[in-house]
Amino acid sequence: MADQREMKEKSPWHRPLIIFITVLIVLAIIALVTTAVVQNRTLQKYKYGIVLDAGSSHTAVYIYEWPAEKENNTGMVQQKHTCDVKGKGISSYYTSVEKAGLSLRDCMEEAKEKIPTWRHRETPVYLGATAGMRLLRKMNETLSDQVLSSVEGFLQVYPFMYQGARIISGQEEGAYGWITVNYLSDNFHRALPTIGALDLGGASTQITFVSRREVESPENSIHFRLYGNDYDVYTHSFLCYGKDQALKQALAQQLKPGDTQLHDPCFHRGYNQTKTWESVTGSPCVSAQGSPASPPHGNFTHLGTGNAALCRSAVRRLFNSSHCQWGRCSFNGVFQPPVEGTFGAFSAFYFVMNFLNLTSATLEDSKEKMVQYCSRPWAEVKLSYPSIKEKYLAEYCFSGTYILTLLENGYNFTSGKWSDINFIKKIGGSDAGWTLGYMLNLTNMIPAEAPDTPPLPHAGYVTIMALFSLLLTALLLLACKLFSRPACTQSKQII
Ligand SMILES: Nc1nc2c(ncn2[C@@H]2O[C@H](COP(=O)(O)OP(=O)(O)OP(=O)(O)O)[C@@H](O)[C@H]2O)c(=O)[nH]1
Ligand SMILES: [Ca+2]
Repeated sequence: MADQREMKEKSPWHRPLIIFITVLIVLAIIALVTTAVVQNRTLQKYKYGIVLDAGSSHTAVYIYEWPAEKENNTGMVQQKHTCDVKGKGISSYYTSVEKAGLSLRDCMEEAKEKIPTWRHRETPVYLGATAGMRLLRKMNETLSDQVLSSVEGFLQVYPFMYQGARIISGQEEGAYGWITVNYLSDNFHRALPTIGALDLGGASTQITFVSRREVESPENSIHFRLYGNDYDVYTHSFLCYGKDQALKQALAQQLKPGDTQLHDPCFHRGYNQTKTWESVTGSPCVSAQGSPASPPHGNFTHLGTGNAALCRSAVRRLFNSSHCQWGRCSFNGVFQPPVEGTFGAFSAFYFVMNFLNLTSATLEDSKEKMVQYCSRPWAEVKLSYPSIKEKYLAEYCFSGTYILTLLENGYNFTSGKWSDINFIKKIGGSDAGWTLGYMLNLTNMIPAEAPDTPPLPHAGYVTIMALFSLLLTALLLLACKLFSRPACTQSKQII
């Protein structure tokens, strides 16, 4: 009986204080777990943004997403989905402008499905048109306005927050591409050296990088203050030097008035296609260079001869180095400081170099491989790559030669600097291109000053608070046990 009473006295569960503390511990743990769960649930709430890249060759719709709570944190915006609009770029609809807007339907319907309905109203939509529309505007401003109105009218019908459709300038295109690749590489936030951006489209090409030297021409200079750091950026966009327009220039240069045949070293031996004069001379990039006198509706036969050395000479003639009013120029009298740092080369730079297996080759190896590739007969090339679109396949000899010449003779990437160029398509799941930078800028998601950040990341904060709470509770229990011993002994003595 006495033993039983003693056990009862020793058992802590009979002491109201200890029961009270135990209840408190359980409540504290429940509170901690609930807080962590609630916190995580808010983090899963995403916001969305849509950017339409209305390029010269085609339009692509990009959907971006980011955690609603972390808008200004760097690296938070990611590409959720892309959709390639069927058909050609919006500038090709100048003969039936109403079809320009309609062409976007499938991809915009897809966007409606991908983004939760309750977020539609607050999801911004931007359309940026590039070199194809710049060229159309040059030829006929009324038509380019009509094409823009057509896409605007169509996009406004959607439940998203329409933010405008416009032709972006070449400087913007270069600068936003540079912002994209550096944002995705987390270079701004960590104040790391930035990477330059090389973009090769169908109608224009952009080069953008930070230069320590003075940018002599104001139109090539942009200043950014991002996350508390200053960047002096050099950028230039060469209209008519995208790979489709460069090809037209090269053809026009080789065609002589009255020619019915063109023997082209940039196409494979055995290649034989009838083309219209109009497809070459109709481009403002060609008429501007003084188009060869031609029958307006005539045809010519485009025959390949597959000779890389002759192709290189023909392509080199597209770059004019005869005049430069600045300290140094790239080509056509455009100022450019010497290339500096590493570069990300994307869009057609990547498509072409990746196909030709040249993304990791040296400049010398690349030239050698082009000699071999261009000399392959067209019939053999077609047999070797049956799944590749014939238009792309036919042009790789020209495109590869054009890229090597543009980079080496145009921008002056010498053999020693060649390995500084990384041919890339994506960085961490998001495409390299101007669209992400455009949206980040227009939504003010990159602050000029570094936001005040708590010393600990959120997960670390929760973990440390939980650990200390448990430690404190354990200490309290220990203290209670220690201090309660004499009391227990005393009570025994009284009995
Ligand atoms: N080989 C190959 N070429 C491609 C592919 N996708 C696009 N191209 C071509 O690569 C070139 C550049 O494509 P984009 O970067 O989409 O050009 P764009 O944005 O329409 O043109 P810009 O308005 O000048 O920027 C064009 O000549 C396209 O026809 C591909 O998957 N493979
Ligand atoms: Ca483009």
